[in-house]
Amino acid sequence: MTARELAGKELAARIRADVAQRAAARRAEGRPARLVIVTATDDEASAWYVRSIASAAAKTGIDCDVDDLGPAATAAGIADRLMALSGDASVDGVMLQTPLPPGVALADVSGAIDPAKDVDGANPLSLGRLAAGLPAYAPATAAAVVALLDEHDLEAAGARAVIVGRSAVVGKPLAHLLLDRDATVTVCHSRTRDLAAVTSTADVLVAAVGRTHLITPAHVRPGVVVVDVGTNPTPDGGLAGDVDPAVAGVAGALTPVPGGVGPVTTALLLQHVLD
Ligand SMILES: NC(=O)C1=CN([C@@H]2O[C@H](COP(=O)(O)OP(=O)(O)OC[C@H]3O[C@@H](n4cnc5c(N)ncnc54)[C@H](OP(=O)(O)O)[C@@H]3O)[C@@H](O)[C@H]2O)C=CC1
Ligand SMILES: Nc1nc(=O)c2c([nH]1)NC[C@@H]1CN(c3ccc(C(=O)N[C@@H](CCC(=O)O)C(=O)O)cc3)C=[N+]21
Repeated sequence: MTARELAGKELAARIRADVAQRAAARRAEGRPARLVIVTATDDEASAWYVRSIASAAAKTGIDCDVDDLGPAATAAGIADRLMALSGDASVDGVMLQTPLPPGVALADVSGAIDPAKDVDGANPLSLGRLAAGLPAYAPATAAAVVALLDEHDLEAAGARAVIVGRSAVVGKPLAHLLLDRDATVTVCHSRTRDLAAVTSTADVLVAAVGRTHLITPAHVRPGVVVVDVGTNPTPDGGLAGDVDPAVAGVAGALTPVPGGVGPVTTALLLQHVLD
């Protein structure tokens, strides 16, 4: 069996077309949409994402600035910058890249992002509202996973969903989004005992770990829908997912890396800026 490929590029293109229309209207009003990305890391996956946002923003007519504080930035320095951008009337969206410098936790600084400009759902208030079922910006990656399932007519209701990874950027918010879709949700992490036994129960398996090819055929049951969020830089300058390509021989459907979750994430982030 070869898994059906759950591509994200067409969906991403459709989202970007809608964004471009709305961005043009804003520009015609003389107040172009503007996103500022704050980064404080040398992480390569983050650099990939920042380049991909900047290029998609340019193509869709959103002004995008990157505010690089460097990997030695402090929590106070990062929070001050987020607060200043939150108070800047020319800025529609503020996003803070992870990872952060050693010793700085996302929750220590993300409260400084105005929830109204929190386009990547980082403020604990945004995550809390999501958990409570109130309107909030979901982190673009978590939203992208659900959008990809919808795009390919894959039903979450009643399904056993297993998420590997519990970060505030992917695993935790995604658990809430899938619960809202009536999935039965299990979240795994580095302390999970016998990971393969848990992941083998999944109808829908989401890998958001950041370890190349961690999920092997031994982790999945035949026919499972696998969403690979991982974007791990390879020595030759490419990107590898968290899912071993051999899983395609067992799974019923699988997202490619690149070309799966990534482009949809970028498109939804820009959509949040216009929203
Ligand atoms: N395609 C896209 O749009 C996006 C891709 N990414 C990519 O997704 C990956 C994950 O990102 P992010 O959530 O930010 O990463 P984090 O490093 O913040 O979180 C990783 C999670 O994986 C868990 N984990 C680590 N090792 C294992 C293991 N051996 N078995 C089970 N669980 C493990 C950690 O557990 P613990 O909590 O116990 O430490 C943690 O919960 C990265 O490759 C990142 O680049 C991220 C966002 C968007
Ligand atoms: N606060 C925060 N939110 C994030 O969502 C976040 C983050 N920090 N830190 C870094 C990781 C990594 N990440 C990627 C998203 C898209 C691609 C992407 O679009 N990849 C393309 C390939 C790249 C390209 O072709 O430009 C693809 O998969 O097809 C990659 C990586 C988001 N992250």
